[in-house]
Amino acid sequence: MASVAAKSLHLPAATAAERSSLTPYSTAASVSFSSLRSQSSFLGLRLALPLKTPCFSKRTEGRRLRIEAAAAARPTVLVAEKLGDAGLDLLRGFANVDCSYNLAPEELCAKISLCDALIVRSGTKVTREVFEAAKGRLKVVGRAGVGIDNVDLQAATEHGCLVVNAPTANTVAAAEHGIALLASMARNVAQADASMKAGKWQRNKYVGVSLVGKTLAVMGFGKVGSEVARRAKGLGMHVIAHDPYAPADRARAIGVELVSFDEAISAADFISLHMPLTPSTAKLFNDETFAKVKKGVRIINVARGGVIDEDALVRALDDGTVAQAALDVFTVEPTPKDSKLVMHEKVTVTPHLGASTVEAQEGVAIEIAEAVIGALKGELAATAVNAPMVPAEVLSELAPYVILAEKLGRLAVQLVAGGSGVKGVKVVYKSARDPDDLDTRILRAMVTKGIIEPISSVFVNIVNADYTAKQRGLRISEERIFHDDTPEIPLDSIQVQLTNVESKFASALSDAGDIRVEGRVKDGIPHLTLVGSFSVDVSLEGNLILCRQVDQPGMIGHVGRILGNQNVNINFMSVGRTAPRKHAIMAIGVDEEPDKETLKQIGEIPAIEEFVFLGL
Ligand SMILES: NC(=O)C1=CN([C@@H]2O[C@H](COP(=O)(O)OP(=O)(O)OC[C@H]3O[C@@H](n4cnc5c(N)ncnc54)[C@H](O)[C@@H]3O)[C@@H](O)[C@H]2O)C=CC1
Ligand SMILES: O=C(O)C(=O)COP(=O)(O)O
Repeated sequence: MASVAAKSLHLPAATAAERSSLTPYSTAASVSFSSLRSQSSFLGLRLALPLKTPCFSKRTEGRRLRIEAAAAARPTVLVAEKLGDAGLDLLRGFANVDCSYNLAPEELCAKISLCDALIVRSGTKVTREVFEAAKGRLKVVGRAGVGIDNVDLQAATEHGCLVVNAPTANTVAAAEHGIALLASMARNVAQADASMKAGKWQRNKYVGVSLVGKTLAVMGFGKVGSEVARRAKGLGMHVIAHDPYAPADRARAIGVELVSFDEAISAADFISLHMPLTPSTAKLFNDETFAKVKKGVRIINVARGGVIDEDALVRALDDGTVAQAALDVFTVEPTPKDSKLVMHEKVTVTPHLGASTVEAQEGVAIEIAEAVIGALKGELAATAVNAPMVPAEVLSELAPYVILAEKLGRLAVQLVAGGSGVKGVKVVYKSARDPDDLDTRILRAMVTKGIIEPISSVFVNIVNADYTAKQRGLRISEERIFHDDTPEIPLDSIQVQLTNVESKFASALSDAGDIRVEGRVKDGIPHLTLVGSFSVDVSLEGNLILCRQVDQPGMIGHVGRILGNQNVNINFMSVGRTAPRKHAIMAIGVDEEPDKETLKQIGEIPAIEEFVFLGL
């Protein structure tokens, strides 16, 4: 038997109480399962915010305090570009809303550390500097529209900031604008209008081209592209499309043939652009591309200016390769005063008006307000751009497993002996579900959160979990084990293994030498069911004391008495043993954190070989 002197007392690096005084985030340990979806655990939000003190007279002091208390519990949302009233009303019902339009980059950076959410359209660059200036307070950026190329997504992810957009409400507006540009370009509407207003009557100069029977190539067959295609078919055009990722059956349903990039641009009389601006689409239309188009092609762009090399387009217009262009979007917006493209006589321009209809702006405002409010409440948004999109029903089913996953990570890492450094993590899910039926990204993120947070000052959430793990050189692998006993529940168990580490609680090591903890959800409550190779059963609430002892009568009473004397309430106790009267592991769930003297007394019980206190 190990002597008392050989036993060491292990406390977590920082207690839960210490940690919560250090962190501006709530930890999932303080989040009850039943309230999980309305809690801020996924994004680690803190909704109690500082408030400027307004001036009130003494008589209104009580009211002022009540108003302050209510306002202080509300998050602050900075709306940096014009947003529809319906969206603003929704936001005001939930948050303090600061509408400050046309902020210079420095002004935005100065304000942002006072804001929990930022809402922008395409006119605001949300750069890395903005996320850095936010000092951890900014939890969500809402893009009131589709394109998120003005938001530095990498920086957002690194800072654990969720980015949501409003992907559907302006689709029709953008498609209608594309058709408006197509038709007005073909009939020189803008040029003829300007000419008449200059006092001229030039009927011969503005002879147009017909649309019927012409081939339109839709580049990017997503939401806007397919609506443009539908409308162009109604105008009697022959529509083809290029989109490497679009399903062929969707194209077939609209009567559109999907073709290769080169086929599309060489066959088209009109080319309409509808792909996002990404590193692979930037300047996709360049000198080389224009060399392959049908001479005299007409180009419409309501997607993003950066998809076209604008200098190359000017050259193609000058030499007649491109007959006309109609552009709503530009590489630099607002466009420089001397832009050759804007001033070109063969070019029709609008100042990024694709989404600017009354209807679309109301729709977008509501869509983004709902997404931002949901995110501030800690729900996973369906339109998250930099985090897994988990449908609400899946989320509610996974909720207790989310807590279990974090607690297992938190437990496992506290069992590591100082200095051994965690590198390899394996998460094993036992489930009766098909792999396609069980999205484990959120569980993996929560295991990561549980492992990293107790040993660092980094705050991990669903947005930055994978990134943070990678940064810290943590290799997380996942394994699925099919277990057909319980098809009605998503998971039978989750096991977390830390490979190639030493443990300060040797009994937590499996036969393979890994720290191993496993848990299950029972009646909605996460339970610890395995430590190393010992089966236990203790609900993962409060804190945990694990002891290995020589199995003998009276041990439970002995430990219980020491804790009871110090007024530490035991909420759960379980003993797992290898064989009667050999070794046993006692897992004791305690509501309070015992002081060091109490833990020392437990350690001094002769039959106890090793023990560890773990904060959950
Ligand atoms: N001018 C304006 O005011 C507006 C502009 N937009 C822009 O329109 C574009 C499309 O928006 P949505 O249709 O809502 O997006 P979406 O995501 O539904 O569709 C984009 C499509 O482009 C495809 N794509 C990606 N890379 C491609 C490539 N290399 N070649 C061909 N296709 C490619 C994707 O597979 C996807 O089907 C975006 O850039 C968006 O920002 C959207 C709304 C308003
Ligand atoms: O939704 C988009 O992608 C748009 O380009 C619309 O931009 P806006 O919101 O009008 O600045």
